[in-house]
Amino acid sequence: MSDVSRPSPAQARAEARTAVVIPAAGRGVRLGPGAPKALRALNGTPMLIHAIRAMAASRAVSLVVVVAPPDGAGEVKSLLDAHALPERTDFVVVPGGESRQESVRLGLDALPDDFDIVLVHDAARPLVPVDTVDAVIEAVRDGAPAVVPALPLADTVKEVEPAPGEPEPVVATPVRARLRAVQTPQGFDRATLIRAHETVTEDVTDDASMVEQLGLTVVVVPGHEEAFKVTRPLDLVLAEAVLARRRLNDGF
Ligand SMILES: Nc1ccn([C@@H]2O[C@H](COP(=O)(O)OP(=O)(O)OP(=O)(O)O)[C@@H](O)[C@H]2O)c(=O)n1
Ligand SMILES: C[C@](O)(CO)[C@H](O)COP(=O)(O)O
Repeated sequence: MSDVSRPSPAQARAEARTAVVIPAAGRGVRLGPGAPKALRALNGTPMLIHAIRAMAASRAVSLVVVVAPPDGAGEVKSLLDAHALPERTDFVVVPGGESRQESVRLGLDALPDDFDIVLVHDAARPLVPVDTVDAVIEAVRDGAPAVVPALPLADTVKEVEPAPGEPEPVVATPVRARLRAVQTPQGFDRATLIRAHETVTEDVTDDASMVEQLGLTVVVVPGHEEAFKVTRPLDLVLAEAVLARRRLNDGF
């Protein structure tokens, strides 16, 4: 006999609570010497605070777990106390690990039981618009086990045979129209993401590829130009220009 009081899977997903894990424990070697990347300022405000505000701007997000540099959890807690953040969102800070993958896993370990949708968002993508965050959550609510925002590529991509210090031979040219540059936040059914992190042991560069390795389909939604990753010094210039344009458009 069916239990009429039990919600259907679709109802359960519609009511599922959403948490975000923000890996922010990287050093930012490619950005050059200085503080850990997430703590560096963009127009006077730490990159991490911009990234947290971008996530908490979604009304669906009720918990943000920040994964701080391994010896920087205290400093990150103080930063959160010192900046205005939405009151409807709770915040937890945990120390991170040696790799992004390890940092995300440490963030997942800190999640309370009552969150069934989890987003993973790089602190290094501080300017992602809220519509992109909401589109990712919506696609998980619609039943996808894993969702990535992504954009078509502007450049042609070549696969090479790496040969440090030598001219590298090209071995293939993938068809550009089939390629996408993947951003964050990436969204997941929580149980799927945890299984992926328990199963995949080799180093990967994003969480969705672990879900692919489980044999599940990862769905793409449109990404956004402003969700770019601050990786090299020129990206700081672009990020500050985007913030200046937003201030102008907002009229203050
Ligand atoms: N041990 C690590 C390494 C990276 N990250 C986070 O993963 C995201 C994406 O990583 P990336 O942009 O490569 O940051 P870094 O590792 O800091 O950069 P780099 O490789 O230049 O040192 C960032 O928000 C970064 O803080 C993390 O939480 N823990
Ligand atoms: C997760 C990611 O941002 C998707 O593009 C990217 O793979 C992170 O790579 P990084 O080398 O850790 O910056």
